[in-house]
Amino acid sequence: MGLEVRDLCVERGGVPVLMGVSFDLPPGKALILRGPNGAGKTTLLRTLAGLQPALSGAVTGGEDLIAYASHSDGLKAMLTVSENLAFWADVFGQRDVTTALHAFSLEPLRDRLAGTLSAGQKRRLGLARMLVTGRPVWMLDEPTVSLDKDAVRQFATVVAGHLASGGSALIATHIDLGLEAEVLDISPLRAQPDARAGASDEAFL
Ligand SMILES: Nc1ncnc2c1ncn2[C@@H]1O[C@H](COP(=O)(O)OP(=O)(O)OP(=O)(O)O)[C@@H](O)[C@H]1O
Repeated sequence: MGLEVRDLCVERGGVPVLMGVSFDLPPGKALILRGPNGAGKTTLLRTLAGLQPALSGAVTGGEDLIAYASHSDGLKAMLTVSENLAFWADVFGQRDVTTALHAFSLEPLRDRLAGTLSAGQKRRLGLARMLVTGRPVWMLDEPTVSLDKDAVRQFATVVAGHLASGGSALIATHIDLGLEAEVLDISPLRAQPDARAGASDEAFL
């Protein structure tokens, strides 16, 4: 069984952002989330990952199965690369960090404090974190930001391996990862701004 999303309405700051989001994400499949800046990709991923409630609709098959990589890498600056991975492995009841270190060529950096890494190195570590969660459904928000070409290829290889082992992935990205994946364009699902509530941008004011 995979993730099933039906007629989901998601919000930011109390203002609807997307309405009528429906899709299936079966095991072994990737879905690429597309839409212009501000369309609601992050909001949708955060909602599916359980970081914020939906306004309405149904999500089934995601309970405790989702691992989410946000824009921020979620690293502990004062822990080393290995210690960061060990920390997250422990949180998810896993042990092995060597596979994750290897997948993103992090072995030479294993004893470096995460806070001293470059932006691309931090991103590689943040993505390696997904491999120590043991969770099958990956949600990735702009995963390739700061990655060089080799690291993008490395990331695509890791995702392909994850899919081949029965995992699935929902990926918000503006670039072509070379993965065989369907595309979900959320542009037409943008909620109409409520004249009384204002546009979602105004929720900042
Ligand atoms: N913390 C917040 N409070 C209120 N509104 C927000 C907040 N964060 C984002 N928004 C608004 O919600 C809408 C959807 O934003 P979201 O970040 O989900 O878009 P996105 O598709 O991920 O954009 P991008 O491609 O720029 O990352 C936008 O109008 C945005 O301005």
